[in-house]
Amino acid sequence: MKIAVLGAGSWGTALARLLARKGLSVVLWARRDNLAQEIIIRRENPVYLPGIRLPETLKVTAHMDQALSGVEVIVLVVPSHGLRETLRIARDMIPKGLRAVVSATKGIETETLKRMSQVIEEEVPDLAARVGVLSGPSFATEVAQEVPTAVTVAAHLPEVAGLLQELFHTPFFRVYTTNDVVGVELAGALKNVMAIAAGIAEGLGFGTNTRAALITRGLAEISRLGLVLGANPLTFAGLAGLGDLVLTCTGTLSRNRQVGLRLGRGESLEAILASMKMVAEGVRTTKAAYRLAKAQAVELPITEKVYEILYQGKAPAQAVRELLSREPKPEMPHYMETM
Ligand SMILES: NC(=O)C1=CN([C@@H]2O[C@H](COP(=O)(O)OP(=O)(O)OC[C@H]3O[C@@H](n4cnc5c(N)ncnc54)[C@H](O)[C@@H]3O)[C@@H](O)[C@H]2O)C=CC1
Ligand SMILES: O=C(CO)COP(=O)(O)O
Repeated sequence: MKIAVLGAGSWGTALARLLARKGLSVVLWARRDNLAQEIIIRRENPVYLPGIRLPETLKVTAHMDQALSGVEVIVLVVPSHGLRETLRIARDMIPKGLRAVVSATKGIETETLKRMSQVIEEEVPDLAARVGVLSGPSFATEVAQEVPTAVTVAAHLPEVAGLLQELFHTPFFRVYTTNDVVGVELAGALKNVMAIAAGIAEGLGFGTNTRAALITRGLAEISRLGLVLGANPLTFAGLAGLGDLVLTCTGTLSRNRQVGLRLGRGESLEAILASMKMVAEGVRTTKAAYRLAKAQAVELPITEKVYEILYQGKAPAQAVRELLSREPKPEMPHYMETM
């Protein structure tokens, strides 16, 4: 089976490596030709996944027609703000016999508030039934080092979920399935906002009590919004939910947590982003989540404070004071007490 991985950042490179190591025919598409050439020459992605040797069989190109020729599965791993543009470049070259398209991107489109699978369905309607989503706690570097990892694949059709499970599953990369596409996508995007919050708390010098509180109340927020948007609330207790939330709120490898840490220590967002080569999706997702919450009249206090810090110049310490001075509440909303 031939597979195209679109997006040669850390995650695209790690997934392409995993699939190529399984003996599959894989082409990795990079947006920039100079990056594609560097990867080919060095057998390594020196910018986004340094120090990881890539299999000789892995093909790399910046030409979309070459990447998509004869493929049966497409893996989309460009940052969320580039997904629509990438699909527009790709859509006329997608072979008729494509069996599945899977999004490994974690984000929500800021302007339309759409999830990645909705963007795919909108740009390439013919693929709607064959869309899947891969998410869960999985730092690219650790997957590339073959550290035991568990993720989940969501698809509306069981045959698509099954195909993708078989495709990605390895002895170190365990793939579960679910049909809750909405829940898996929202969980994967919204945990990045909480990772920024956890980083801010750490940057301000708070302790593990604070981190645990943010993870737990963050999960309550994610579940609250998810429920209103049609997700299965149990998804948020799974790999794409709690699993990825814990990973990114505690893991030193998280770029989103790193952004928060530096904000908490007093750096400006502009300076932080200017110094980063890689994407921290949570910065954009905070704006999308804030807008979604307003549109749906859902209360997301942590997200709101992260929004005010990122976009309204609020000092992190002031945001914490405001968060803590909210009126005391019951832990569970009344509608959950009966669940
Ligand atoms: N790195 C990780 O550990 C994981 C990342 N993800 C998700 O995967 C997605 C991609 O992230 P990474 O691979 O980490 O990114 P990265 O920051 O390592 O690299 C970004 C890549 O996207 C390319 N790019 C930037 N703007 C683009 C655009 N407008 N159109 C097309 N390509 C563009 C860059 O040239 C680069 O190749 C994100 O949504 C991220 O949240 C998911 C799981 C793990
Ligand atoms: O989503 C991730 C791991 O599951 C990666 O998180 P960061 O983008 O914060 O590094």
